[in-house]
Amino acid sequence: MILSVANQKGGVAKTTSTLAIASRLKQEGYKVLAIDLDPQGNLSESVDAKQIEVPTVYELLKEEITVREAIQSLNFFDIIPSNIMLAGAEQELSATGKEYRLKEALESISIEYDYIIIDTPPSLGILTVNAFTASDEILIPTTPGIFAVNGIEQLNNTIKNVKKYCNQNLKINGILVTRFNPRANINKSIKELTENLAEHIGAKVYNSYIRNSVVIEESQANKINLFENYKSATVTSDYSNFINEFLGEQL
Ligand SMILES: Nc1ncnc2c1ncn2[C@@H]1O[C@H](COP(=O)(O)OP(=O)(O)OP(=O)(O)O)[C@@H](O)[C@H]1O
Repeated sequence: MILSVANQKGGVAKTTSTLAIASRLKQEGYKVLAIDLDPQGNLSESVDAKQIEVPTVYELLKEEITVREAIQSLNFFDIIPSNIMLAGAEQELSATGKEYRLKEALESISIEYDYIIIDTPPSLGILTVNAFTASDEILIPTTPGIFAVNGIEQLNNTIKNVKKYCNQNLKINGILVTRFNPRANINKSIKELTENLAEHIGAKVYNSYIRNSVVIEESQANKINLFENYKSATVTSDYSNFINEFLGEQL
């Protein structure tokens, strides 16, 4: 399965969720490739991938290298890294067929992986469109309270356009509530609001949600795998529960 983790809102835990999902699926014995499609390169940094003077997703989208040249096999999982050069891709990718670059690049290797997980930037430009065109499904992480009507409609319009012109089989996998503070007493209404908005786009909200935890920043800064070194943290069990629910949906 090729899964995009997407939401044009910044800071909703797209990268954190991509990292956790890819790490956990690898630990469960699946063959996993992660793709960092965000010019900020946070996913690449969190797993200590090489980003300077190596082939990255930027050169791949420009068709200057083969996909195998871009893949780094790390302890965490295999990854195609990005760096800040990717910020130029929005302008540089202008030729016809620019939406299909990632899909075409992945064709020769997708059979070798059980899961390809794509971390997308906080925008709905050509990078996100490349991710959606290449994907089977989209997971939408959201933080409580910011899942506003116009945001979800913009995202849904992009999904609809990609379905119409580039990838008719694209599906929304679900919505994952992240950075949740269980102590806030507005939570019930947030869950209801999220579910109402999800209905708008025909998507479901996962029962599992991810709580706030200092362990997240700490593990990312130190490039440490949550599932190996923070096994007893609440946020690690939150992501484990989510993965169980995610895998259960596919049976
Ligand atoms: N469950 C959590 N608890 C505490 N902090 C978190 C949690 N999830 C994410 N964060 C922190 O929130 C910040 C934003 O997370 P992240 O980078 O994953 O979001 P993003 O949606 O990928 O952001 P961007 O839109 O900038 O790409 C990071 O500093 C991250 O460490």
